[in-house]
Amino acid sequence: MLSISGLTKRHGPRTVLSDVTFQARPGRVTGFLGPNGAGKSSTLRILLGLDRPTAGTALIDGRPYRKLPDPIRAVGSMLDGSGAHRSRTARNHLAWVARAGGVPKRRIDEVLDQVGLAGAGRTRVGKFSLGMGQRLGLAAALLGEPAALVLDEPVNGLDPEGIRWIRGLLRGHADAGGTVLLSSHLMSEVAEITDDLVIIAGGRIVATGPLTEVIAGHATLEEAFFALTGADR
Ligand SMILES: Nc1ncnc2c1ncn2[C@@H]1O[C@H](COP(=O)(O)OP(=O)(O)OP(=O)(O)O)[C@@H](O)[C@H]1O
Repeated sequence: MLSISGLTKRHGPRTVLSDVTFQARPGRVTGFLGPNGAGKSSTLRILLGLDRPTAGTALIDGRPYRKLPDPIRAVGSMLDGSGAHRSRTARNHLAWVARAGGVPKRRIDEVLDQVGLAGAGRTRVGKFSLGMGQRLGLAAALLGEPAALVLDEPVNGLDPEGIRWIRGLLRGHADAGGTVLLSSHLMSEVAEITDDLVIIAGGRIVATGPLTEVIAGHATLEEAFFALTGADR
C-alpha cells in the first residue's frame, strides 16, 4: 500500500504541491494523471526518497522509503526512462542494480526475458530505442520482485504493441496482489490500464476514486479530465 498524506512541497516562494493526499492499493492499478508541470514527478520523487517534503508524509507499507528494511523488494521504480549509462550493456546495468540491492544474479535473465529484451542483453544502452530503454527501466524495477511498482510515464516511447504489452504486465502484477502506481499525461492509455485514478492539477488533487466513478457524468475520461482540471484544449 502506498499512502500519500498532506504532502506539500515548496521551492522558495513557489508551492508545487499543496496538501496532496491519496492511496494506491494492492491488487489495483492506480493512474496518476495530470498536465505537464502538475506535480506528478515531484510527488513520486518524494515517495521514493529522492526529495523531502516541506510537510506531509509519503509511506510505502507504512514507512518512508528511507526506513524500508529491504527497499528493492518493497518497491520497484522507474523515473526518467532506464537511467542506465549509454556505454553499459543492458546486462551490465541490471547486474549493477542487482548487486546494489542484494538480488541474485539469476534474476537478470528472468527480467530480460520478462520485458522482451532477452536478445538484447549484450547491446549497449546507447543503441537502444526509446521503447527499449523503457523496457530496460522496467526490467530494473522488476529485479527485486517488488510488491509495488512506481512508474513515471512508463508508456512514453512505446509503440502500440509495447503499450499492449505493458498493460498486460501491469495487470498481471496487480492481479497477483501487487500495487501499481503509474503517472501519465496520456488519457486514453490511462483509461485502458487503470482501476483507480488520481487527478492532479496545479499541485492539488482534483479527483480520486475508481475510474468509473471519476468518469461518471462525462462522455470520456478526456471530458472528465478537462472539466476537473479546467485545462485548455
Ligand atoms: N527544484 C525545483 N525548483 C523549482 N521548481 C521546481 C523544482 N522541481 C520542480 N519544480 C516545479 O514544480 C512543478 C511540478 O513539476 P513536476 O515535474 O512534478 O510536474 P509533472 O506533473 O511531473 O509534469 P511533467 O509531466 O511535465 O514532468 C513544475 O512547475 C516545476 O517547474
